[in-house]
Amino acid sequence: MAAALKATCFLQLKTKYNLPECHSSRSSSTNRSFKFKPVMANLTTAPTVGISETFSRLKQQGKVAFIPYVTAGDPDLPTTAEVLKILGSCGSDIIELGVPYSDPLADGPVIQAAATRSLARGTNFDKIIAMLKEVVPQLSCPVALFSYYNPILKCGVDKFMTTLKDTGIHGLVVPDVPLEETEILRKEATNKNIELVLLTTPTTPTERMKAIVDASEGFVYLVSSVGVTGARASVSEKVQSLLQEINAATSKPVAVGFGISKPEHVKQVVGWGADGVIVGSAVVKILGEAKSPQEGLKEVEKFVKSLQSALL
Ligand SMILES: O=P(O)(O)OC[C@@H](O)[C@@H](O)c1c[nH]c2ccccc12
Repeated sequence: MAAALKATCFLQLKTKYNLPECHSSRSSSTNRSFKFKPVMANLTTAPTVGISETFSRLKQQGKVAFIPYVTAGDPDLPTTAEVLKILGSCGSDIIELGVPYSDPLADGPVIQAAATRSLARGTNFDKIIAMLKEVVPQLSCPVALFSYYNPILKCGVDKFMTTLKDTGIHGLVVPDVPLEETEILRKEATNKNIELVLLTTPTTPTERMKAIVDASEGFVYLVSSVGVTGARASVSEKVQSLLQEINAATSKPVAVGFGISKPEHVKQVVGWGADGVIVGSAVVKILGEAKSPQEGLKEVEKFVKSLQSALL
């Protein structure tokens, strides 16, 4: 029961930290202003293919989605722009891009450190959106933005979703929004054709899991293990039965995340019937430990290709 409570808390904890308004620009000495030439928000710049269509196409091809995650602005936004393009050109099927937050309660030390570095450099939502308006038209795969709930509430749900749509973002993952409070998010997301992905965990009660998968758009995010994000030595065997249970409850695609960091993890999760594999901390760690952004980009490309080889 304690684990279930913890897992429920994991997804339901809301934090009260304040963040600058969605459209305020944080001024700080470490602010590296990111010079983008102003571009008109071209509503037709996004890849025509959204998240659900991506999974449908992959299913027809008998393929599994490779979904990397990176934290925006770590080590800096120009590098994030480059890493998005590299991930896209390396054959990622969907890219999760994290908005750095001051209290990333669901993240382990690697992604927490990335968020801290990014915020210290002055990254904020406006700068991320400015970068994405340049980069998204160059990507061949959809982007799902990853944000904690508080910054969305500060910005205003309608304004936040409108900004995502105008930027050509297809999906949104909000790890700490409780199912009971997804109503407003889902309504605005649907209005703006943004696919709101919900998460289920190993200790989510079956009835609650069914409600989550019913409400989830794009795909269902199966968190492989209770706890926070972070590369693990192995992926819990429990994922196999969880996938069976979820697949019995829905025909929606299910992608597995948490701990996946080696080709053998990818093979295992694919063998258990996942429609997608999500890799975050292992990628973020490479970028965070690289001696230079260029080295980080090179190492990420090598690493991602090694994982993708396990998908073939
Ligand atoms: O880092 P991992 O263990 O590879 O897990 C993916 C994860 O990083 C990404 O999906 C994510 C980043 N922050 C999160 C917070 C909650 C749930 C998921 C996430």
